[in-house]
Amino acid sequence: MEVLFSQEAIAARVKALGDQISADYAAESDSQHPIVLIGVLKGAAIFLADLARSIQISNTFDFVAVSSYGRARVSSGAVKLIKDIDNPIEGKHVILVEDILDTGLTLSYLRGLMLQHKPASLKIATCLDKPERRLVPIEADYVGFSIPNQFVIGYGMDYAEIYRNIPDIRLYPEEAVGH
Ligand SMILES: O=P(O)(O)OC[C@H]1O[C@H](OP(=O)(O)OP(=O)(O)O)[C@H](O)[C@@H]1O
Ligand code: HPA
Ligand SMILES: [Mg+2]
Repeated sequence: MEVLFSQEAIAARVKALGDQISADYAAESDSQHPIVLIGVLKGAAIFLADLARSIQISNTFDFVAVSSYGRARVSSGAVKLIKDIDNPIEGKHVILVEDILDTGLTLSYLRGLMLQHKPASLKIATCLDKPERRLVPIEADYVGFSIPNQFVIGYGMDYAEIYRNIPDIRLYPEEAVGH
């Protein structure tokens, strides 16, 4: 499978995002007021692990889980919350962390849900953005890479739950779909 972004390219981009986030929130955070990263399981787990360590200011992390894609490559459009946050986020500076922003259905659902908790602020960080595929209007505040409408795997992203552990981001060949 063709490598789209190497491990090294991803690491450099994650470092840049961490630097940017650290600068943006420097005035807002200290050990008493850490920023909160909320990862969307399972895809975002690996990006979140790297991003949290590239952020030089105090941060905590939590996870939510939703279901929408299942084993299909195309979103069913219905997003359902399977696991909520463990700790309250009211009054906190929150960043939702995703591996990929595609149709936008997952993040627009989660953004609405998180806003109900009244965070001090809510932003979105995504490793990949596929703007061509958007079905609902939503943009990320921090984007690793913008990509065309191609299915990708690796760095947390799966095809039928496989390939999440591949350290770089690769194109999943169209002809392999269904195998
Ligand atoms: O913008 P969207 O069209 O909603 O697509 C993006 C979402 O789809 C994928 O997750 P998926 O639901 O497949 O679960 P996973 O994270 O466990 O792989 C991906 O990790 C994002 O969470
Ligand atoms: O390109 C993708 N790869 C893996 N999971 C995804 N979920 C939305 N788009 C993708
Ligand atoms: Mg996901």
